[in-house]
Amino acid sequence: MDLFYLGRQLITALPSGNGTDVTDLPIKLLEAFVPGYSLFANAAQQWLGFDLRLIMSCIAFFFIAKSTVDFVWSRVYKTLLDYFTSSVHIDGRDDLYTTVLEWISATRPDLSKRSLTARTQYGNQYDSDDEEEADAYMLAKVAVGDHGYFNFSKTASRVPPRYEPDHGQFWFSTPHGTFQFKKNEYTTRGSDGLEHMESCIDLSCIGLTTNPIKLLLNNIKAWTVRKEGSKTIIRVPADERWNGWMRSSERPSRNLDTVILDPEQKSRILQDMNEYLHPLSSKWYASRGIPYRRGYLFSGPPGTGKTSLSFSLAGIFGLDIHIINLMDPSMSENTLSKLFNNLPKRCIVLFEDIDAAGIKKRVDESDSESDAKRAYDDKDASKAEIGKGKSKSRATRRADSTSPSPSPPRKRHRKSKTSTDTDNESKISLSGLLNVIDGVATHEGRILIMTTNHPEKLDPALIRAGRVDMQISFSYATASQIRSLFLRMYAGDNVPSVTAKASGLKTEPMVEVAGKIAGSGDAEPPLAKEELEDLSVRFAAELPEGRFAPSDVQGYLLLYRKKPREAVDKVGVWRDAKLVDMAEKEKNKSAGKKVKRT
Ligand SMILES: Nc1ncnc2c1ncn2[C@@H]1O[C@H](COP(=O)(O)OP(=O)(O)OP(=O)(O)O)[C@@H](O)[C@H]1O
Repeated sequence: MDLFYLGRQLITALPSGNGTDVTDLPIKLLEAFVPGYSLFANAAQQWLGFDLRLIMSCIAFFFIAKSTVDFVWSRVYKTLLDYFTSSVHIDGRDDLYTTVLEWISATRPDLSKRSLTARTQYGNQYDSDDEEEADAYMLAKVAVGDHGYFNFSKTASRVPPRYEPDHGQFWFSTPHGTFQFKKNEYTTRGSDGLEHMESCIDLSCIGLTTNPIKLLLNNIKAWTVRKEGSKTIIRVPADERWNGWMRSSERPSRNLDTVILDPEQKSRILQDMNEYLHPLSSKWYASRGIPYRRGYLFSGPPGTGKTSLSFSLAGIFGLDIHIINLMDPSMSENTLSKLFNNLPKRCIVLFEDIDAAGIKKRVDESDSESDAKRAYDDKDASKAEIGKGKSKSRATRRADSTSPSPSPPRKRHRKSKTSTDTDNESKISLSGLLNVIDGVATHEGRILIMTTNHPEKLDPALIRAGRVDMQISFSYATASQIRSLFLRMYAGDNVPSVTAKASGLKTEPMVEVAGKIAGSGDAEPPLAKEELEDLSVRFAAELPEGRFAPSDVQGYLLLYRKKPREAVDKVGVWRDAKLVDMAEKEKNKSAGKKVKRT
């Protein structure tokens, strides 16, 4: 821009004897900024009889006045906020951050914000505790696809997005006061050298104390607890940078009655945990110099209820479950230690299939180990291979697809034990794991649950008293467990026969489709209590004790979810086929072992 020209225009715009006055100022300025403006203004004046000067003067005045007011107000506002408000900062990585956003979007939909963040809500609107609502849903046929079966995407697409305030600020009032919500975004450079976008929330209130905000946050927490009342939260390690935990998913708390176990075992563990979690317990432990930690080992064949019991206990005691996959390639001793240090005060940490976690042996173990022990290690290594796949699928199964970028499976080559390459093992050594579990600097207050299919393969150091305080053995189903599983499946069945209710609906509900798959007809008429008891006894009598895992029995019963009589009638055929299959597998396994030995 020609500054000399602009200066000249300004000077000539000043009051002078040649008839120019200050009203010419904007015009002259405009001429300076928009060359040719005066030509345009003169033309408008000549042909339209329209004087642009006045309008331009008003607009210029308006903008100058507005900018001045904005500037002064922002200064005053900032000073007021600085001196007369109190605030609480909430980090974007804290659970509270999500909680506050959820609360705002759920309870303050009236907030007329012009900038919102939309989040997909996963789930199925059909998942409802309300029977009538579910029926209405069926009747409206919104959940049924063209083929006549339930169509999940039809229901999922009806779950509206959740809207949260985007960055920016606004005031809102609650019965506890008036608050300012402010969401900020900023970039930080992580240890990986990359820039990451972070966000945070600042809640402020008028006054010189943060008490109203604390009260508000307490209420928000209480709101979340009410909302999630009967849910168990599952957490998995967050991305490495944070060295903390992230919420992976939640599932309805499992009623302990649905885990069929020896009642004495159940009450033993319930009592033990209850005592441990008692508010006075930590003092009791401290006064006796005993570390305040508790460990449990659940052992038994696959599908016998180890994980189910862990989740059920978490639900009963209202604890979150923190799942650690020791076979995760990104899991190092350092990360594991950080994860333990970042555990909440009371929680359950779950190590699944600890025998298959490929834990390296302790460095202090001598080289002169017995051959038997070496053979054990070799077997262990091959188990690690299996366990890797197993724990991988488990991590995915348990922790839901929302977990952070799942690590790619590692390639593994079988090497002799003399090889220095320990690629086939977890990066965590036994001594490292022991240190994390009960080292001097280790977190107190947690409950550690380890599950295993092969307790005999565990290093005695890992399960010594103090690290594992109680062992619970799970076994293949006994006759009474089989009966209980049958009763659990059919007693108090509250899944309504939707076909009957939803007359006019051409399609069958999924429960009946399952029956069709099993080669049977429509749902059976309801059972009287006595008949149910009788069927359960007959069912249990058909199956040998200690041969089938409860998961097998449950899987079979699910095929006849609405047809208990048919389930009893056909169980003999299933049993024989299953036993033949098991014998076959056993034979192949022992043949494989013989080949290995030779
Ligand atoms: N004792 C049981 N009572 C009720 N249900 C059971 C029991 N055992 C297994 N199940 C059912 O079988 C399925 C698998 O159970 P779960 O995952 O708890 O077994 P697990 O012992 O942890 O198996 P794995 O060793 O393979 O992890 C679940 O759906 C569960 O409902």
